[in-house]
Amino acid sequence: GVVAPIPDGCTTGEDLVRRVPVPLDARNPSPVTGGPVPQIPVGVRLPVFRVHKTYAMGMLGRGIKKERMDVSSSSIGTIVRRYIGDIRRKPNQGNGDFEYKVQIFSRDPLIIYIRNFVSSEEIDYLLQVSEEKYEPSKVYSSFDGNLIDDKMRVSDSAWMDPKDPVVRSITQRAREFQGWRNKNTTVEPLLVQRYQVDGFYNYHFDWDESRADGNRVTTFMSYLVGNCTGGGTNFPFLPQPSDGRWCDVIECDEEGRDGYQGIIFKPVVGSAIFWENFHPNGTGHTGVYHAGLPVKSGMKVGLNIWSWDSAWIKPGS
Ligand SMILES: O=C(O)CCC(=O)C(=O)O
Ligand SMILES: [Fe+2]
Repeated sequence: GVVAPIPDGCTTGEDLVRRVPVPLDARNPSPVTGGPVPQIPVGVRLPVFRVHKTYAMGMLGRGIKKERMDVSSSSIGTIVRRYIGDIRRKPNQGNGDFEYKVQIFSRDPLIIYIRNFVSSEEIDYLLQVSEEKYEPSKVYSSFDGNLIDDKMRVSDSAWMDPKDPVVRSITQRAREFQGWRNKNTTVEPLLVQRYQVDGFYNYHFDWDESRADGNRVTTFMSYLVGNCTGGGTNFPFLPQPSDGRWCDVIECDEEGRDGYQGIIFKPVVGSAIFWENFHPNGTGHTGVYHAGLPVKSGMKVGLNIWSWDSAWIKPGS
């Protein structure tokens, strides 16, 4: 993504006094610079999120919840394996027959709305393996390498193991969905992102403007947990669709839109929004500028499925 400059006065205080609602302001976003960066009062540090234990328990499902509470780590392994086994026996895993439903949301940029892209069994499983892996999210910077930038993004990230059978199955589904594109395009390791109250991801593109070759060409933004207020995915430059039937998955009323412009996709569990990051001629599409809006209450967990084309070349270079 596009990395916002870090303002002077970046906070270093050790103790968090209180959570600060971050004023993510979409009212005047700019597609060129990465948009206005919310200012966080000097001297206040955003929280480091802690794993919610009760939440972790729930993830294993009713059947094994009790076992998990008093078992040694070796038997946890058994439970997890058994759980994977259960998932793999489900008939719709690991092939193109998975029954998702697609609708074109926008032709230019190409945005496709996919319902039921991730099954509830897969969601339970991904959430459970993520619990062990979360760390504060980083924003990629071509200058400094990875860094934690709480003006840009506050969430916890968990990278999924590409060898995991459930992860492979979803990855394969994403490849097939895209018609396999070309032999230079690969699906990146899947990333689970957890946003708690005041978590957000500021306005950005998913591609890296500074690169001359190789780039992130497509994105699936899918939702694993969406029991939150706020937390929608906002595309400030997209026009409202004319048909009101979209209002089940986008914010249509004033309260839900909360003053933001453009489209706000609600975090509908199991759904994915797919989009192309570039025009066919290789230039970045400014229409897909987007943000994960601040979660106001509850929690949102997203699953990012990005595809990387190593043959992409910056036009004119
Ligand atoms: O969480 C969201 O709604 C957006 C996340 C996002 O844009 C990203 O991870 O690149
Ligand atoms: Fe993004």
